[in-house]
Amino acid sequence: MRIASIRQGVVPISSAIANAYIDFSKMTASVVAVTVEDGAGRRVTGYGFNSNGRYAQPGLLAERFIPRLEACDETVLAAADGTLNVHGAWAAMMRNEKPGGHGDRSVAVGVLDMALWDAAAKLEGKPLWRLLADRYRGGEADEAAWVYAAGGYYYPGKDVEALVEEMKRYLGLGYTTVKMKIGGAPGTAIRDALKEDLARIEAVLKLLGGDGSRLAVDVNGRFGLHAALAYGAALAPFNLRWYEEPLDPLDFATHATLAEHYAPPLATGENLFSMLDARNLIRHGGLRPDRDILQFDPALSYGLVEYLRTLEMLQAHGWSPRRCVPHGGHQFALNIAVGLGLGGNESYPEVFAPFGGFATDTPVVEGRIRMPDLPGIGFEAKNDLWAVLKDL
Ligand SMILES: O=C([O-])CC(=O)C(=O)O
Ligand SMILES: [Mg+2]
Repeated sequence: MRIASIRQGVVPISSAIANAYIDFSKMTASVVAVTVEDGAGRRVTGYGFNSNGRYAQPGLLAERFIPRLEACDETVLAAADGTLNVHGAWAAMMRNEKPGGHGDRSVAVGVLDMALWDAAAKLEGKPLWRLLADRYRGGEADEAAWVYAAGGYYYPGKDVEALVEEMKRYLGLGYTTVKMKIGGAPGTAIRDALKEDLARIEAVLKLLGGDGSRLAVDVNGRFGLHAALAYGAALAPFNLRWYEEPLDPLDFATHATLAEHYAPPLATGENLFSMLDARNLIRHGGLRPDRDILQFDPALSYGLVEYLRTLEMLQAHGWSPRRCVPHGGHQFALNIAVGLGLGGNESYPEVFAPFGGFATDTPVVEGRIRMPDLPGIGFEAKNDLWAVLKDL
């Protein structure tokens, strides 16, 4: 087993959309292709990329993580049973990295980890979801994953009518649950921003037949405690699917205070990038294992090797993997959701193409999606993404 080649590129995923915290006018993603040759001389290429929200990491990849992976030999790469040892490669990539400070480094490693898992599954001739179910769940995979349509971004000139039209399109695609951005009215007093958001929320809820369990709202970490509580008090009667990232992702004590006052589900975690950060959230964030949602995104947080540690940590703290619904809307997390029995996965029907979205001919039916039976993560079956990856 050896690494035959590693190539990397940077791809724009810029657009005019904005959430309450950032706009995406300069957003980029790293893409990598890792070609692995097994003992029999058979070559497969695994692909990886980072999901939206963090920028491409060409420097970290070129200076540290690609050279360390290239230096791995047979003793590191071949597991005892002849499969590709992704855990060993991961440990080699993280050699001489101090603990703490998880951020852009976790993105660079996540990109390579994704490519290694794609290659590992291809070498075994299995879809990744099947490999994971066989290895970690006694062969039991879910038949389909629950997915929800994330959108409702701020966009120049976009009014409430356009927001409702967007949500209507998602329902037309087979989604039953949708998510929209809130808290983004810049420079507005909380009272006025809340009034504006309530009008937006009520318009979407009307489309959903008044069923709050079909709507999630996302603040992208914009609020302090005062705004989070004011919004929480106004949102609580709607019984929304969840109230997402109301606070700074690392401010655990304030999350705990909010959770004392807001009874319906909260969701957070997309900006926590390690098992240890996730554990601090679980220990100190006041979240409730019977209702709250954890959104750690394996593509941004050191990949699946670290995500497996996070799932183990959750189990030790009494949390079911069903409470996890990863951020990022990508096929990697969808494979993990189906293979390891998570609660579902995010989906971006209209934003972050070509990295957001699933295999081209897999429809969403009543809010659920099935997996294609294709070796690896399945990028080759997603036409727009494959058009980018195949040229690497
Ligand atoms: O707008 C973003 O940064 C993406 C996001 O929060 C989400 O998908 O939940
Ligand atoms: Mg979010």
